[in-house]
Amino acid sequence: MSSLEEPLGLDKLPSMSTIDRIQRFSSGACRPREDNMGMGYCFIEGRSCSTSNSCDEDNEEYTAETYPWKRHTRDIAQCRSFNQKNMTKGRNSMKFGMIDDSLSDCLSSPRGNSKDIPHSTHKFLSSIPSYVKIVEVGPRDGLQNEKNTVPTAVKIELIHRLASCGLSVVEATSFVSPKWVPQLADAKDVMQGVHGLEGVRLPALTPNLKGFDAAIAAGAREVAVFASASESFSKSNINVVLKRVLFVTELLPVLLKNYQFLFEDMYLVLLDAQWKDQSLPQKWHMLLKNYMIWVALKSPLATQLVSAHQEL
Ligand SMILES: CC(C)(COP(=O)([O-])OP(=O)([O-])OC[C@H]1O[C@@H](n2cnc3c(N)ncnc32)[C@H](O)[C@@H]1OP(=O)([O-])[O-])[C@@H](O)C(=O)NCCC(=O)NCCSC(=O)C[C@@](C)(O)CC(=O)[O-]
Repeated sequence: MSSLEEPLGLDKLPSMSTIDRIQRFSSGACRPREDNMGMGYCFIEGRSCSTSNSCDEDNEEYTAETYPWKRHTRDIAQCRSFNQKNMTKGRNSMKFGMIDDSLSDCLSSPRGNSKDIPHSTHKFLSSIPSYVKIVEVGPRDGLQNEKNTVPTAVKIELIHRLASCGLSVVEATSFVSPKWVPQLADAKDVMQGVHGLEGVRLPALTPNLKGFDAAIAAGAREVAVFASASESFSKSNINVVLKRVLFVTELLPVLLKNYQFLFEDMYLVLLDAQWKDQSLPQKWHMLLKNYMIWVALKSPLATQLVSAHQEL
């Protein structure tokens, strides 16, 4: 999260050349190419980057410490299942490596397993999930932390640009008290401004029923609800003691009865010692268990909701 020193304007959004540069150095560059739409990953060669978006072009020395996993891609390449394509931009060379179907063959074949791929690499690659859901929360979680309130038009433009990057879920805003989070006081306008944006899910965060109602009224088709298992965080965040943190139990009947609304995402905010809760794991389990029992007893959508939670 960053803190802007001055208000953002439309002119402050990244230009196409900036975006191009970011694409070259960020994980966005890892999107599968059209000619290879399988699960893929990439690496950037010939540069040392301290972060994904910050590369020192004058210091292009690759070190294994910077990208320890790069060696794995090389090992896989030996198995001839790894397509590499060079893209030369100036003096920097970017290589895209895509794991295609033949990699699975390689991994599952005795040859690939025992000879060409070291055991640790094989184990690592086998444990990679086949599906990763990315929820971009910048317009909500990012902007709520900005010192200066970002203009509504800029937020709307930001969401459009994030969607046009190919992100499929962008948390657009949250319907919270403007006294607590003045940066997102324009939630209704933002929601209406992105209404009709195709091909992207735009959940709105809702801390309570009032927020939920406002989100639906503003056209939200998906909400994100969250609960904390930590007493101190719950109190600081939504001013609710843990006993009442199952506000979702208030929310569910309304969701199910009035809106027939399925929500898939739920944030269970787990916090570490900084919030001074020693017995957090136990509380967390109780919270989840109670919630799931409640769901199982009351909800006709129990199966879907429980399975959504199991993915957490
Ligand atoms: C939850 C409340 C509203 C309770 O705030 P409260 O002051 O305890 O609520 P209240 O019921 O006493 O109401 C006080 C005033 O707020 C109004 N109010 C009440 N509810 C709403 C609402 N939904 N929208 C708009 N207004 C609302 C209500 O109408 C009333 O207005 P007044 O009568 O004084 O004029 C407050 O604590 C709040 O807004 N907190 C902000 C919570 C928040 O946004 N936290 C950040 C998100 S969580 C997070 O970032 C972590 C997460 C999820 O991202 C996970 C991660 O990143 O790891």
